[in-house]
Amino acid sequence: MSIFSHHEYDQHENVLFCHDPISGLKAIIAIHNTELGPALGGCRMWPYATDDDALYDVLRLSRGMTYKSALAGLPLGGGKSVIIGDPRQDKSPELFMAMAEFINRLGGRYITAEDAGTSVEDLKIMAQTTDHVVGIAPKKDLQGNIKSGDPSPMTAYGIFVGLSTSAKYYLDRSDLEGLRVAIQGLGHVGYRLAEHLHKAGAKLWVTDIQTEQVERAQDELEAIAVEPDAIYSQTVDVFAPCALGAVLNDRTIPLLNASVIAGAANNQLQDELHGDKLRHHGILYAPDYVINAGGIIDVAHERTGYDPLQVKQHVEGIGDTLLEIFQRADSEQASTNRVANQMAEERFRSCPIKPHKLAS
Ligand SMILES: NC(=O)C1=CN([C@@H]2O[C@H](COP(=O)(O)OP(=O)(O)OC[C@H]3O[C@@H](n4cnc5c(N)ncnc54)[C@H](O)[C@@H]3O)[C@@H](O)[C@H]2O)C=CC1
Ligand SMILES: O=C(O)CCC(=O)C(=O)O
Repeated sequence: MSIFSHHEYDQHENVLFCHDPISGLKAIIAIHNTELGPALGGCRMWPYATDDDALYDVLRLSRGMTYKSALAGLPLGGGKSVIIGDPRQDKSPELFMAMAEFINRLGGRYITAEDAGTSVEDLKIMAQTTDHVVGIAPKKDLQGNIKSGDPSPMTAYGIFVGLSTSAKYYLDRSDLEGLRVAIQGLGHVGYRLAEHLHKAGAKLWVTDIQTEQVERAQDELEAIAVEPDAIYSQTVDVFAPCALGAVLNDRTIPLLNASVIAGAANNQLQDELHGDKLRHHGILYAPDYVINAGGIIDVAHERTGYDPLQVKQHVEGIGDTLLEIFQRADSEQASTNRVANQMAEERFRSCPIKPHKLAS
């Protein structure tokens, strides 16, 4: 395993390998860039086949957070962590407390939150050991009801806003009535997105590797269930990847029968080149880290005083950012991912890493 010459290294500031033999914790924390602020990003738990797979994932995820926070206008840098393990059987309080100890050692340079495979309950266990956790504090919604600190509802709302903007821009749709959407992954975000879409009159095709959620969507949302690998080839208007990354690749792009890609998953493109391929296929891609910024916006507001109306308005700004990217991509004849990257880099690379930051 190499780090400095790793294909995904991209000048990461820190990569911390964490091992606690007592709890069995094996984890990696990656801090990509703290130019705009401390690195905030969720903690994923996944049964990676190899340590290399875990490293590849965490480097890509943490880099994505730098770009996400920059384009969402947040004073935050990018970082992420992964725990190597099966979330269905390897969780224990000791494991999460050990993870929290490692987060403490970074002295606030990395702040964690929920991601695929972890839940608010897991984060609450970490919060017994470290202050550097967000997304767990109860907060009020617009009706004054106290809700859990889970950022997923705001992520799902942001995807809904961004998907609506994309459908308006590319398909000339003023509403979502009858819009055909295929959703891959019905977890914390995917299921809530499905609920928003159903309420707006969209027709849903859904898949998950866990069948309970698929059955629930069939019962509650009149969704049509499809096998995991069949989701790519459904004839729909929008494909919404809401599971894991690298699902837009050489194998899947030729299978797609959708006009728009708008979903929650981080790192949907296996490579930047796949964004170009989507463009050549006439498919509009809503860059993942732009459309899925609702969660980071939600937890970032928690740090400075949570006003539900302000959060909602900030999340709705995702639509305006996407519109700017789509228009710039069209006028520059460029793919949307490359335009988004350029816009984000203009923000966080405005000044090089300052020497005092490395010393602190
Ligand atoms: N939770 C949040 O607020 C945010 C989540 N994201 C990203 O959105 C994605 C989903 O996150 P969550 O909903 O929180 O995770 P989750 O773990 O609750 O849900 C993921 C779902 O995808 C399913 N899945 C995994 N592999 C699959 C496959 N090959 N085919 C079909 N389904 C599959 C899982 O069974 C699970 O139900 C992740 O990529 C995450 O990084 C991004 C921004 C914020
Ligand atoms: O939504 C969260 O849990 C925090 C932000 C994050 O990790 C993400 O946007 O991927």
